[in-house]
Amino acid sequence: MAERRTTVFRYSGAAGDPRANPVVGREDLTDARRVVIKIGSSSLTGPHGLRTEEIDALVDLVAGLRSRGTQVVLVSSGAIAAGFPALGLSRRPKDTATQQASAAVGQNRLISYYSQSFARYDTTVAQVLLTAEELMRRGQYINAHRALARLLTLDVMPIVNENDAVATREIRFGDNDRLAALTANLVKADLLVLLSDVDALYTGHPSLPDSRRIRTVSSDEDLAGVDVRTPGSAGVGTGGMVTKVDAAGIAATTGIPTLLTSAGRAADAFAGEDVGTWFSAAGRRRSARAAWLGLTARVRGRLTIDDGAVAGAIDRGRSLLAAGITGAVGDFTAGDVVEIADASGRVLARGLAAYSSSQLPVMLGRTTSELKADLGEGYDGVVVHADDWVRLAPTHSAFL
Ligand SMILES: Nc1ncnc2c1ncn2[C@@H]1O[C@H](COP(=O)(O)OP(=O)(O)O)[C@@H](O)[C@H]1O
Ligand SMILES: N[C@@H](CCC(=O)OP(=O)(O)O)C(=O)O
Repeated sequence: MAERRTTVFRYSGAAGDPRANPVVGREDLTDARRVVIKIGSSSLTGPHGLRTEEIDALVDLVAGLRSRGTQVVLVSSGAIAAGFPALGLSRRPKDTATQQASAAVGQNRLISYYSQSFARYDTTVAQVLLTAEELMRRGQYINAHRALARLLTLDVMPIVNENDAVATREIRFGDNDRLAALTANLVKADLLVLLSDVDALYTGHPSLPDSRRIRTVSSDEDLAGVDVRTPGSAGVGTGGMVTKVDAAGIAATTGIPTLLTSAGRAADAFAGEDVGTWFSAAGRRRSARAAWLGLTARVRGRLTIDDGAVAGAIDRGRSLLAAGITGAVGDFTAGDVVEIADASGRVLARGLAAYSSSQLPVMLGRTTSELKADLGEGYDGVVVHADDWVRLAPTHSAFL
C-alpha cells in the first residue's frame, strides 16, 4: 500500500465531550446534522463531459437529506472533465495549463447543471472555489468558514471545488478527497461521505477476482495488506483509493467518520443498508482550530527542544518556554505556525509562535526570570502557549 502523506495529531480522548459526534457507527448515518458529501469526477463525467442523469440522481439524494433537516455541503469534482467536449479532449490532459483551461470552461458548465437540477427542488446553489493556500492561512480559513456557515444558515446549497483554473502546481490539492476532509473540518460536519464509481474499498483492485469488500476500518490494522495503488479508471478520476483512504484518515483523526461508497449505492446507505466501507472516527472531535493547526496550516519554521522540554511541556500539555528551546530555524513572525521537534529531529507538535524568528535567538535557553531581568517585563518566556499547540502522531499513520 502506498505510504500516507498525511501528518495527523494525537487524541487524548474524553468521554462525555460536549462536542461529541452523534454519528458513531453506520447505523447512526441519519443522525448526522451536517454532512459533507464528496463526489468524484468518475461518477459525474466521462469522455464526453457531464453525465447529467448521474448529477440528477445525486441531487435527488441531497434534496432528500435536506428535506429531513440535514445540512449538506457538496464537494464536487468534475470541472476539468466537464470542459473536455468544448476543448476537443477525451481524457485528462497531462499539462497543468490545459487542465486549468478545461476547468475554467467546465466549472461553469458543472455549476450551471447543478443549478438547473437543484431548481427542481426550489434550491439555490452557491459555488465556492477554494485553493490549498486559502486553507493554510488562518485568516482566509476563517473567512472560508464564515462564508460556508452563512450559506448554510441561508439554506443555500454550497458546492465546493478546488479553484483549478488558478491553483498553482505547488499548492494544488489535485484531488478533491483531501479537500473534502478539510471542508468537513471547516464546517464542523458530523460525517464525511465519499462517493466514487466503486461501491466500497476492496482488499485489491475490484476487478480482481480475489478482492473482497472491506466493511469497516477502525485502525491501521484493518488496512494491512490492502492494495490501493491502482489508479482510478476512465481517464477522468485522479487520486484513486489512495487519496480516499488518506482523506478518511484525516477525517477520522479529527473525530469525523467517513462512509465510502458509490454514487449508485448512497441512497441505500442512507436507507440503512450495509453498503460501502465505514471508517470510524479515531477519537473525540477536535476543534476546527486544532484541526487547522495540525493538518492544514502552513508551517513557517521549526523549534528544536531539549529532553526536559519534551517531558515537561509536550508530554504534559504545558506551555513551551524559551528555556527548553535549543534552536529556531525559519523566517516567521509572532502568530505563525512552527513545528516543534526533539533533539533527534522528530517532529512532535505544531504550534503558534508567540515571538518572531528575529526575537528568539537571544531568548533561547534562558529562564523566564533572566529574560524579564534582561529584556523587560514583556518577555514572559512562553514561546508557544499550551492552548496553541497540537501534538502530532509519532508516525505518519492516519489512525492512532
Ligand atoms: N483497493 C481498491 N478498492 C476499490 N477501488 C480501487 C482499489 N484500488 C484502486 N481502485 C480504483 O479506484 C477507483 C476510484 O478512484 P477515482 O477514479 O480517482 O475516483 P473518483 O473520481 O471518484 O475520485 C476505482 O474505480 C478503482 O478502479
Ligand atoms: N478539481 C478537479 C477534481 C480533481 C479530480 O479529478 O478529483 P477526483 O475525481 O475526485 O479524484 C475537477 O473539478 O476536475
